[in-house]
Amino acid sequence: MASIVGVSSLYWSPCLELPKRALPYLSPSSQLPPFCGLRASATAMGCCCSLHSSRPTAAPPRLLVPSAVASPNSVLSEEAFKGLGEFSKSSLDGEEGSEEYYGSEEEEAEGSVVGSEEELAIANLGLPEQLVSTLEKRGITHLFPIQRAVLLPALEGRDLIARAKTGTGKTLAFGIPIIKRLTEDNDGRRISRRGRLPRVLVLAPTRELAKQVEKEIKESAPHLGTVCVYGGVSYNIQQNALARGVDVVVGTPGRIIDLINSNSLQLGEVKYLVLDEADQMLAVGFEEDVEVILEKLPSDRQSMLFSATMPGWVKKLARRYLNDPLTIDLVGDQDEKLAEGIKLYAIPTTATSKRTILSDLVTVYAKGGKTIVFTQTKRDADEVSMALTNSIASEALHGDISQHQRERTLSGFRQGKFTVLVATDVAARGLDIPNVDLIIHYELPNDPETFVHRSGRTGRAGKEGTAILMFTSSQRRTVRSLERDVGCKFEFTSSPPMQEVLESSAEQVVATLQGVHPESIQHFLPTAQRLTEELGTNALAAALAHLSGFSQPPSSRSLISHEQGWVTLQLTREQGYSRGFFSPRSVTGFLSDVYPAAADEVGKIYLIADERVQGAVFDLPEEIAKELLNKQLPPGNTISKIMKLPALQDDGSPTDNYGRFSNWDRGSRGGSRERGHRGSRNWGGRDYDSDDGFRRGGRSYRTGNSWSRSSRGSDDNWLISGRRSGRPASFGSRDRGFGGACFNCGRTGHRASECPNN
Ligand SMILES: Nc1ncnc2c1ncn2[C@@H]1O[C@H](COP(=O)(O)OP(=O)(O)OP(=O)(O)O)[C@@H](O)[C@H]1O
Repeated sequence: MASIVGVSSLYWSPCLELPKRALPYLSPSSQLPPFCGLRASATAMGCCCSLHSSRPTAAPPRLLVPSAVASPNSVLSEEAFKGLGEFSKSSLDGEEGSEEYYGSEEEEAEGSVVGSEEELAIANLGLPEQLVSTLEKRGITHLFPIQRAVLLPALEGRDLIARAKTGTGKTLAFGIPIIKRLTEDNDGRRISRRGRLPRVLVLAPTRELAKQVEKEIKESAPHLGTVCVYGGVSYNIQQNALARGVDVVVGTPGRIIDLINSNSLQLGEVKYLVLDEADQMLAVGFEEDVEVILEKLPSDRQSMLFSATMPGWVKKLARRYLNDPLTIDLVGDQDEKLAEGIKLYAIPTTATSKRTILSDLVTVYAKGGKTIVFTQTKRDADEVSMALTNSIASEALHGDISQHQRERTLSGFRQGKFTVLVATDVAARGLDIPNVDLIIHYELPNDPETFVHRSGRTGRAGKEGTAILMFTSSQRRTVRSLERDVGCKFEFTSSPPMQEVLESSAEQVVATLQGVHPESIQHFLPTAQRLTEELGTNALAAALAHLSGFSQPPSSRSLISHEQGWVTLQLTREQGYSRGFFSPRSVTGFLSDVYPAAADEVGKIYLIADERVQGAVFDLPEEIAKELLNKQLPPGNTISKIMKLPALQDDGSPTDNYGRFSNWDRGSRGGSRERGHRGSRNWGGRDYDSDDGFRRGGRSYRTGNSWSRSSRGSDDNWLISGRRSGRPASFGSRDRGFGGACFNCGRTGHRASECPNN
């Protein structure tokens, strides 16, 4: 352990690690488990907080404050932490009823419990001036909840296990206390002694994350020497940087081991260890390397472990390598695990329609801002990016792309040189790209945790964002499971109608036009005036259409399959005119009577979900649909072209595909909380991307599980009835439980061949 601690006159309770005022934004929780340090739900940034200490509660509670606190230069502002003593004392004295008291609801409403702006102000915390000033320059003036929760115990020298939602500032949560301690050890001076050995080691699972963490520390503390080491690039630069002397080393485990083995990196003076995204180390196969490194560290050190989940290996690490760690959990088991401010949509698609819909989604939901599209495979990332590039500037990011190119791609995306990044899950973890407006899950993630991390690339640092999940009909239940596991709610909607796409495109063009330099405009003014005289507003409309990429009129598109050249029609029948049971079969029968060509060509047919309405929607080729709309219909029947799908009867597969999460710790459902062993995740065949390219060379590792795989190619479950491609209605679901409607009687659960009415 790091040498903590002078003991101040204040009190510390192991059961109450931080007082109510030391935890800004936190409100009381009625259910405090025994020995739980603290459990409260946050009223800002959507946090739930619990702190657990494994220390026994018998010892008289005392507040441990680092010795640094006692010195006038480094003291944490008494003002900022003024609640510490009051709270602990009152708890101990039994005031307000019990130790678990955190203030009444009235107090909370008045804001007296949640901490004031002033208390959170970084300038008031007695942090080194350089640090306050560099943070301020970066717009960081107040602590976020995880930073506030970690600060004090970290300064006390406690080993920590911490968990907070994505984008809530975990890097500075460990960065601020470490920078404070290093700066004070240097007496605030820049030390540039050649050959000095690192005092801080931060381990990150991917190169991108390592670089990002190092950048954040470097920008916050330019007076400290920081070096980032990772694979895929030459050793020389990293070795030279280490030889010059360094305070903080951030890196991926593989390269760190190589540097240790070549004697370029010596860990004998490491006082602070940070394991960032510890569970991801396991997921990318770094567990052995991490343990090798930890064995080489001095035992007299402070360790902080950040992890979204606690699989067995991480627990084992904590037991073996952390000293009496304090757990700070700002997520909790029950709460929504996504940061607030992320609006979630779920949009039904089919394998064939995905790409068409994708660019519409980007146009309508990102409105010209930054989007990250997540695919499962490297090949999909390449292909989707390529297909998008016709209409929207986009680039792919995955493990097969060279490190230099990946860096160029990320930097181009950060700078807004292109607006859509199509990535495999390597980009999901930890990457902090400012102002990403939209996340699209082009394919369902492998597990809820990946969903949280992918989605968490937007809505960062308290901002708003949107995440869209594209799913096929057979994945509907998995989407519901995802809602349960993540504690979130999707708004189920259909892909945007063409009119909305056109309007959004036009708006984006208008925004671009506003950026045109006035001098350039002057050059075009005479032509514009002439055109306006000749064509009126049509001239401007033509320019907007062209710039929006719609020089040709948009071709019609099915609302069901999204295929071009198809339209979706709705048939409704008044109750009194019913010819018996209304089913997909009766729709084809009806079409045969009215216009046989329509019955021959009809695509997918869905019954409308509203029980008060006898109706169905179906797809037809555009020309046939035009003809049909001109036909005389029997009384009581109406056919119209629709722009938006009504709610449709769910024909989803009756099998619950929750097994797809079988490797995922499903806590609330009582399953094992540990991931399955590696062998169970081994797929052959497809180029599912893991962080392989992000790790030390050699090992090949594939992610994925039966969840995504079993759902692949099952889009035919959409099909209730149809003759396109000459297939019977049940074609796609032959090997699974039949979820569609019987072609004969219209009831669900059996095929026409098994129909009892036959
Ligand atoms: N106190 C603060 N005030 C304003 N911005 C902050 C503050 N702390 C951190 N940030 C910014 O918030 C963003 C997210 O921080 P960070 O990347 O550390 O989040 P994270 O919790 O590690 O996210 P993830 O779980 O996705 O890795 C960064 O751009 C960071 O500079």
